Amino acid sequence: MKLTIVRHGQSVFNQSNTFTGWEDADLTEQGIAEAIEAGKRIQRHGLHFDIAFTSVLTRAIKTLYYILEETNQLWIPVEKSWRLNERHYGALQRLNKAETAEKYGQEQVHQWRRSFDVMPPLLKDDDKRQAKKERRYQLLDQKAIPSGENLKMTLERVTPYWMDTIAPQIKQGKHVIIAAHGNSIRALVKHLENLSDEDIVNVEIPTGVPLIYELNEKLEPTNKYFLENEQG
Ligand SMILES: O=C1c2ccccc2C(=O)c2c1cc(NS(=O)(=O)c1ccccc1O)c(O)c2O
Repeated sequence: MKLTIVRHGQSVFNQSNTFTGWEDADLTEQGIAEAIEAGKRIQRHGLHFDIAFTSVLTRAIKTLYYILEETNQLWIPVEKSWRLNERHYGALQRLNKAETAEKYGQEQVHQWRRSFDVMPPLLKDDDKRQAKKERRYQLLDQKAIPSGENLKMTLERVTPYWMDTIAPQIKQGKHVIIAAHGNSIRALVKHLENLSDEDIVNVEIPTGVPLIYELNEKLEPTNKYFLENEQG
């Protein structure tokens, strides 16, 4: 059984090296082009899907829809969940590289950068960046809405979604595509490949390149490859 995973293309915040997290940045023209190219590669590879999963953030949703349009599959069911959202970067959201270093110092940035369980500074309840205020998350248990996450917390809220919602669909024989974010995909890769906390911090997921896993009946990977650009 093949599983397709795609990290969304470049967003307007990526372009300015700004922490995005749960901020709802749109794709840039380049990000759209990456999504369309991913769709073309999937089409050339002859992959088809029965169901799609994505986050509730525009950049991942649009990446998925550009791929579904390119592969004439806009008709398939799509499930969106906050659990596939990017890691929540707390009060770092909307800060760029220079502002972060200036505000918190290079030493602190360096410590955060490769840590698994160190928290970023949290958003205060009255901060305008607080997700709790958005209609998008209104129906959720407000305690589940983070004001910042370490990588461990992101993994812990993505993995149950895989176990309870995505894996059963694959076991029923459905071909699945997941369009998500760097850290939510890391959670899936860590679980699928049974990687350690140390290993996963160093795994980088390229944007816009379809990652294909071939899974056995126990959903263990028997093969893994990226749909790179075919020459010619
Ligand atoms: O500061 C962080 C950081 C802080 C808190 C939690 C996680 C991270 C984190 O994961 C991270 C960071 C910086 C950089 N590189 S950077 O210092 O060049 C940088 C800083 C600010 C914005 C974007 C940048 O590219 C990274 O590549 C990261 O993966």
